[in-house]
Amino acid sequence: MIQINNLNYSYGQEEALKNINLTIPENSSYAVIGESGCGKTTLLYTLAGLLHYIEGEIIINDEVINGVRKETGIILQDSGLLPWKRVSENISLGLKARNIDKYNIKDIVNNTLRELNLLQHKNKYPNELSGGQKQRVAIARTLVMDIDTLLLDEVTSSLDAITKEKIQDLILKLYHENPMTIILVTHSIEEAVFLGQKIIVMEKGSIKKIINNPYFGDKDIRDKEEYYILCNEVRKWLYKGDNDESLK
Ligand SMILES: Nc1ncnc2c1ncn2[C@@H]1O[C@H](COP(=O)(O)OP(=O)(O)OP(=O)(O)O)[C@@H](O)[C@H]1O
Repeated sequence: MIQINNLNYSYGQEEALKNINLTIPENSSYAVIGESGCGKTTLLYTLAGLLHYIEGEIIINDEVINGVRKETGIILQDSGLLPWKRVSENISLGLKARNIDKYNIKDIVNNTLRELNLLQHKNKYPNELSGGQKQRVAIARTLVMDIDTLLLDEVTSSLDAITKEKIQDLILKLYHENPMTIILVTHSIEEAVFLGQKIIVMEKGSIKKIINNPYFGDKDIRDKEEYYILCNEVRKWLYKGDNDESLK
């Protein structure tokens, strides 16, 4: 479980997060959406333990966060792969740093490559891969680390529409197969509704609304009308002000 208590964060004079309070149950998937500059990435980075001097408290599975936690994985928009390492080496890097036996590493890496349909690319360098393949490698690299919490920051935003949906499908499949808590920052309403059990709408550093998504987990939801109704609900909260009577 993730517990965020009275969280504030400022970059100098710039208040990026204002009194965030949130409880995220274990093995749930939350999407965070909101206009540019509203504090989504800052929230994700505080959860990752990447920002210091936070005000308030973040507790993940009974551990107060004051630095990077090894059971938390983070994937960013640009995949962050090391260009001079082959796919398999990029994936095994973190395992080596944990002094895991090299035969075990080979097995873990090969199994994960197979699971993510990447075996045929294992000897390639990142610049020989498409954007979607790079993100699959980034996901593989994080998954092998035996994490319980996965933070995703706009991981599909640079991909074309078809690849975007394939990566979203993959994330949902992995979530079903490997229970973990997912927090996903996105600019895409459709992605938030596909991958978020709850959709957190942020505005100016605060949580404006939490929308429940009863359809979460249905891989065919994009074909259904309810999906578009929920997308419109999220859209309304994104674009309309708190004072709008229609939203109360
Ligand atoms: N390193 C920094 N130094 C100073 N101010 C920053 C820094 N990073 C972010 N900010 C400011 O903090 C606020 C929140 O930024 P943040 O990146 O968290 O927003 P965001 O919602 O993720 O935006 P986007 O959707 O554009 O990525 C913004 O006003 C931004 O200008």
